[in-house]
Amino acid sequence: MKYIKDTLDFKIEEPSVITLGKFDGLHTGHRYLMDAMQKGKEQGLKCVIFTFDIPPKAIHKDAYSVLSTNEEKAHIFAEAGVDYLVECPFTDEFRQLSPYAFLQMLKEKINVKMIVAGTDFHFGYQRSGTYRELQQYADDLGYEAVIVKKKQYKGEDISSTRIRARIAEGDMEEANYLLGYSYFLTGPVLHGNEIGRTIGIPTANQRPETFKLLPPKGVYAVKVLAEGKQYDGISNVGCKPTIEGINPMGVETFLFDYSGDLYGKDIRVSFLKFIRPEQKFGSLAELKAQMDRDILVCKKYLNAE
Ligand SMILES: Cc1cc2nc3c(=O)[nH]c(=O)nc-3n(C[C@H](O)[C@H](O)[C@H](O)COP(=O)(O)O)c2cc1C
Ligand SMILES: Nc1ncnc2c1ncn2[C@@H]1O[C@H](COP(=O)(O)OP(=O)(O)O)[C@@H](O)[C@H]1O
Repeated sequence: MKYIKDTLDFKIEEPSVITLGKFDGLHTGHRYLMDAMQKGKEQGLKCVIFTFDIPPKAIHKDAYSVLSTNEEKAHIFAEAGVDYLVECPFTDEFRQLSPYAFLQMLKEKINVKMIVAGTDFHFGYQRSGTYRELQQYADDLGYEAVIVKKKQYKGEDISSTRIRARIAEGDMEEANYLLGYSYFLTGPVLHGNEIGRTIGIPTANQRPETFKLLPPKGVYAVKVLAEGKQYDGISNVGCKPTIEGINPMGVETFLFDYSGDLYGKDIRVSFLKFIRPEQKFGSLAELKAQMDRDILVCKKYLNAE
């Protein structure tokens, strides 16, 4: 997959099928669109995702935490068979374009033959363009418009917002069902306090970006992709209040059946089930005793899966 980012100066000459949007999480609803894209691909078109760069939370007060960071998205899209991921800076120039001008601009940059969109798709100045305009301009601009209905679960649309709400509640089972895969965090392993090894439970520490949505503070049964292999494991999400000092929010994972050095390496931690909330213990010994019990609960859950 080619990843075009941070520039408006690009051209895709190959005939393409394109879809546009944020695609936060690339959930099962988005996969409907991907299936329609696949049809274009079978006709020999390149598969292009056009997305805007995520605005950092600090700048936009109404911005929310995201299911997938730009880097995580790149992996998810590559796995889904996307040929080009265009991540465009959301400039004023873009904001001002009328729906028609927006599509013209797309045609200039990408050899668009087919556009796939959901019924709730909006584009152009103040989101004034809808799937109807997309259909209306199709002949004029020389593309086929493929409109896909929203997928539902329990009578309601599947959406990134709905999935974010489930994760914020710690309901990983429903979130993962709606996503179509287990919610994950990817990032490098950092150095911690080196206490883990002294109690026989070393933990690979990650510090996610502040705008990455995390499930509630607590202990989770997880699967880990590390050094190209899959491991079962257990994670704590939080600030480890038992340990003196101010600890930043992080994710610490003990991989079962692993020994080695993960410092500096990227690992993918997928959250399967909430086990218990994070607690402040009176001593490290009490914490260690609880962690041993957590590991038993976690292994039982993962082995039964
Ligand atoms: C299964 C598990 C459960 C944990 N639960 C808690 C907890 O309830 N409270 C807490 O303060 N820290 C908790 N932690 C974090 C530990 O305090 C941390 O892993 C330990 O201090 C080692 O940290 P280090 O990697 O910086 O050496 C937990 C860690 C794991 C792996
Ligand atoms: N089974 C394992 N699970 C997690 N980390 C492990 C494991 N075995 C070895 N390690 C290594 O040990 C480190 C964690 O040890 P720990 O004493 O908790 O140190 P730190 O406080 O720096 O995280 C990890 O970053 C990783 O490199």
